[in-house]
Amino acid sequence: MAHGETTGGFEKTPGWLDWYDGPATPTFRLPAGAVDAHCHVFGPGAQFPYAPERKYTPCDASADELFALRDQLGFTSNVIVQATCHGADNSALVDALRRAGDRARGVATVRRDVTEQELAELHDAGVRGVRFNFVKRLVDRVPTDALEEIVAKIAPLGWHVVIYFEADDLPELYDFFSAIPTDVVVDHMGRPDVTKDPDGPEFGLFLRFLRENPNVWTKVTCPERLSVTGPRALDGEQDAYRDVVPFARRVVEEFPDRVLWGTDWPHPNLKDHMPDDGVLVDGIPRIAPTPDLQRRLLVDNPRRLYWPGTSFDPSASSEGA
Ligand SMILES: O=C(O)/C=C(\CC(=O)C(=O)O)C(=O)O
Repeated sequence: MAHGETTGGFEKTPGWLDWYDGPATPTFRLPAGAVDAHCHVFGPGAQFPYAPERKYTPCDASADELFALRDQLGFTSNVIVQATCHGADNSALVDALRRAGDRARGVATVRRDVTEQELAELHDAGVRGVRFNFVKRLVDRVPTDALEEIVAKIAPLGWHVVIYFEADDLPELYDFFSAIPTDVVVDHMGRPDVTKDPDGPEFGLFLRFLRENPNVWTKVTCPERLSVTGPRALDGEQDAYRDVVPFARRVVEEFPDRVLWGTDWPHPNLKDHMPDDGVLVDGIPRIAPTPDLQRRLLVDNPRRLYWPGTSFDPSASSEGA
């Protein structure tokens, strides 16, 4: 399949930026067992059609392309997150998980009428969480009673809930989120406005949310979405998205055991540029400055959440696909 193609008769959303082809091999060497804990697969549309209710149509981004990126960047494993363009049809995700063997886990989207049998099948494929999306440009809001029903169904499986929202919406959703009894993982630090002060009230509310709820984790991801000043992760830039660094570093240093990192490949809905994933990896030591913080962020935390009860053996290099 050609890079940037959309198969199955689908047409990419106008202005869609395709993922960066031929990323740099990172200068920063990832620790053994590192997990890319936020990435997606899209289609291919001809095999796994995009959902009728989607708000955007991406270019295809197949499991094989994701695994090639994983290997080139030096990750051992992936956590593949269902994106809204596939709605609650998790078949592309499940196919990718099955092909990755033990090297991937997944986060699915399900509806309130999901059956125990369907959840058991998702679990068997490697799904360990559900995603609730509150970003208005991506989804129509699902009523909270439906979400509560879903939580009641997934909790017995030991799954967690991934929540995606924008900082403006946290005050309204704070109590609902705080009442979720399972582990909760926030996408992209709750999308702070990084032109504001990391010590100010907006990010302060997010930090309070983490302090008050020891079951809440966060991904310190997507500087390319949040940054206003850049510079962009392109052309080997070693100090990219420097306006986002104080936010991510604050979280990593205060909550070192509840943070995850991921590429967000293939970077849906970016409008102005597409980062080089190798250069994104090079930004990790600026938010997790010590080897200890790096190991927790990239290995220990994602493995505790997604591969509980198993310990990663760095000498066994031929794990899975
Ligand atoms: O890749 C991401 O994390 C973010 C997305 C897409 C998304 O989450 C989805 O479609 O489900 C975004 O902000 O457009």
